[in-house]
Amino acid sequence: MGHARSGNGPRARGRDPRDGEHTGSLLVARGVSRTVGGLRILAPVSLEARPGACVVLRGPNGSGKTTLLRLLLGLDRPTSGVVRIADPSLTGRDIAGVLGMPPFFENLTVLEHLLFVRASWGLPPGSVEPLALLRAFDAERLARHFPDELSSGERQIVALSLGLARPARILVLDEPEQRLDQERRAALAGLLRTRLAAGTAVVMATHAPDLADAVADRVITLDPA
Ligand SMILES: Nc1ncnc2c1ncn2[C@@H]1O[C@H](COP(=O)(O)OP(=O)(O)OP(=O)(O)O)[C@@H](O)[C@H]1O
Repeated sequence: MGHARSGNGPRARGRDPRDGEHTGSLLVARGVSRTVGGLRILAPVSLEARPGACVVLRGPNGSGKTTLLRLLLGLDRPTSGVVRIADPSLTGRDIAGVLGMPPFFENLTVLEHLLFVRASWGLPPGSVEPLALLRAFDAERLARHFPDELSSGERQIVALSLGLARPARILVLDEPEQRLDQERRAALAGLLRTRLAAGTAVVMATHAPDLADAVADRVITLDPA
């Protein structure tokens, strides 16, 4: 029977997940599991998303990391256990997820995608420099390109930039390192550390030890269910 192992990451602040109910948790998952068609695809696991803290999910292919992230985002329902908002001021719009590729508009450039996100979130002009995220990935030149002109790694940079361009109190990321080279993974770690320092909670599934080591406060290792 599978289970989840939990450990503190390099930036551990040493709190138990059960003590967070009254210490400012934003989102709490308690004993959540998922069974589909009689097959258990996620063994029970608990975690909390706290402001300024990063929970990293590790585990082999098929151990249920994406399944758990989908439960946190409310895209699926747990078979057992509960996901609940622990901070009453939190709404669905405060949670941003980057799970796979977003749907791109084929007739909009990358810059127009970034401006579209900014406009759709009602951010006043100048509050977010639309090219800053691309620049952080050393990819500013992508701004004028259309999505179908990009390599798979460049598309991943744009997907992450779009996800990070909007305000969020919780960021949920599924293997954001996919197709990124070592330099871009380091850039991503830097961007996430900035968001963490600003108080955003991060929950991230990853297979990249360098990324996990750079940002994890807590590491939960999922075993196949
Ligand atoms: N809708 C579904 N119906 C049936 N099985 C599913 C469904 N979604 C996921 N699974 C199965 O659940 C298991 C966990 O999948 P999940 O995508 O959560 O794993 P993961 O840990 O994210 O894997 P990876 O590291 O490969 O991305 C896998 O065996 C997968 O085939």
